[in-house]
Amino acid sequence: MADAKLKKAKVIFVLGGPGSGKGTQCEKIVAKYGFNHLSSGDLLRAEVESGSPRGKELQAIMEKGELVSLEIVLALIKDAMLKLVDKSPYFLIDGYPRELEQGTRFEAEVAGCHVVLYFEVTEEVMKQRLLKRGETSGRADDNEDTILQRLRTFTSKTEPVIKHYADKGKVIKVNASGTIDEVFGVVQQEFAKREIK
Ligand SMILES: Nc1nc2c(ncn2[C@@H]2O[C@H](COP(=O)(O)OP(=O)(O)O)[C@@H](O)[C@H]2O)c(=O)[nH]1
Ligand SMILES: Nc1ncnc2c1ncn2[C@@H]1O[C@H](COP(=O)(O)OP(=O)(O)O)[C@@H](O)[C@H]1O
Ligand SMILES: [Mg+2]
Repeated sequence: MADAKLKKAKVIFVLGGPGSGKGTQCEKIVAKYGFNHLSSGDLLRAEVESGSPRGKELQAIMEKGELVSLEIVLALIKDAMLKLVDKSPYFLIDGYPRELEQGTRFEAEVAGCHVVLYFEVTEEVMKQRLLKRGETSGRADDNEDTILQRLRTFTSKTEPVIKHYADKGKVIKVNASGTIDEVFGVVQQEFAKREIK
């Protein structure tokens, strides 16, 4: 169940397709605002790196560009949040929720959604950025076939999440096709409007 310590958490779900700029923009937000940043993908890759049997299962799913089990990713995020809650009440939860049930379970068991920060950019731009990132990232999922599957997964599973929160008036939609600094400029304007600081 929800942990009392997380009740005061102000959770910003950071969503967008693969290569939309979630990780890059979260780094800039952390540097300026000091918020906590948890990337579901990074937490999962750390589990893979650990060499655990569970890590091997996760790797196989991630290499196919599919979603790993809700229970695993929710537990990883909740545990990580508990370790950071005294640093800042704001949490950038990057790459989660990726399907509707993840959102409802998080809000029932961890904390409510303060706002969704959604980076919108065309599939072509996402694909080009990821192919370029793949040249240096060493990620098993930054290859053309897996990128295409991740894009399909985003469209089928995650876009409904964005609509769910947009229907509640909770989505900050940012056009993420400009330069990194242009996008971050818009993020700062949107945060100021909502007194997120
Ligand atoms: N031109 C441009 N490139 C970006 C921007 N944000 C991220 N990138 C690049 O696109 C790739 C994917 O960015 P990343 O933050 O990892 O996206 P994520 O997959 O959504 O976490 C990286 O190689 C970044 O350098 C942006 O706003 N403009
Ligand atoms: N919330 C989640 N639910 C299920 N699987 C996830 C989740 N977050 C990440 N993953 C898995 O990890 C992979 C990489 O995620 P991530 O690092 O967030 O990608 P990117 O930053 O490129 O959008 C996803 O393709 C998926 O396989
Ligand atoms: Mg990322």
